[in-house]
Amino acid sequence: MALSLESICKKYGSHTVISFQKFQLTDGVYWLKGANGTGKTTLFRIIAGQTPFDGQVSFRNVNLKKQPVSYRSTISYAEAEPQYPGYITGNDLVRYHQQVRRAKLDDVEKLIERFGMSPFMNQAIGGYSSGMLKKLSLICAFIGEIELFLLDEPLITIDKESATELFSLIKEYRVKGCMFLISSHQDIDPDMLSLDGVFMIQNGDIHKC
Ligand SMILES: Nc1ncnc2c1ncn2[C@@H]1O[C@H](COP(=O)(O)OP(=O)(O)OP(=O)(O)O)[C@@H](O)[C@H]1O
Repeated sequence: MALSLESICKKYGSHTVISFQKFQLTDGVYWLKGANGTGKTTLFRIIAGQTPFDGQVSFRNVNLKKQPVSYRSTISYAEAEPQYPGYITGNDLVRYHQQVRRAKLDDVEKLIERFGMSPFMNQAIGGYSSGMLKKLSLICAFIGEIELFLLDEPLITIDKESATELFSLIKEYRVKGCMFLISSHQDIDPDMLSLDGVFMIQNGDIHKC
C-alpha cells in the first residue's frame, strides 16, 4: 500500500472528528468527498503531519511519527484557504519554496507561466484576488520533488483555464509516479481527470463511494 492510516483518532477537545481502524490506498488519484465539517481538512492535516492525532500514518513505508523529516519532505499540502503574510510578494513565496525544496528555477518559472501568474509575481500578496492567491498556493504545492499531493478544495475560486491546467499537471505528475488526494465540493469531470477512487467521510469514518 502506498498510503496507510491505522487506528486513527482525532479529537478537538471532547469532539471526535475522525475515528477509524484502517484506511489504505494504492498509488493513484483519489477524490475525497464529504459534507461541510465532516473532517476532510482535518484528515489532510493528519496526513500532512500538521496536527496531533492518535494512530499511525505511513507513505511508501515511511512512518510520519518515526521518520518525520523524510516523511514530510515527500508531501505537499495545498490548503483550502491559503493564508500568507500580506506584505510578501508572490516571488518571495515561490523563492522560499524553491530554496527549501531545492527545486530548479526553470521549473518554477514554468509553473508560474502555466497558471498565468507571471504579471503578478512582484506584487504584494495582500493585493491578490482570491483566485490569484489560490493559484499561487497551487504553484507552491507543485514546487520540488513531491510524491504525495494533498489538494484541499483546489478548484474553488480558480478560473476554467487554471482548472484545466491543474488537471493537466496532475496527469503529468501522475505519470511521473506521484499520488494525489483531492477534496472537492465541485464535481470532478472524469473526462478532465480520471480517478482511481472516490471516498466519502461520514461520521468520522471513510467509505468508498
Ligand atoms: N482547530 C479546530 N478547533 C476545534 N474544532 C475544529 C478545528 N478545526 C476543525 N474543527 C472541527 O472539526 C470538524 C471538521 O472540520 P474540517 O475543517 O476538517 O471539515 P471539512 O470536511 O474540511 O469541512 P468543509 O467542507 O466545510 O471545509 C468541524 O466540526 C470543525 O468545527
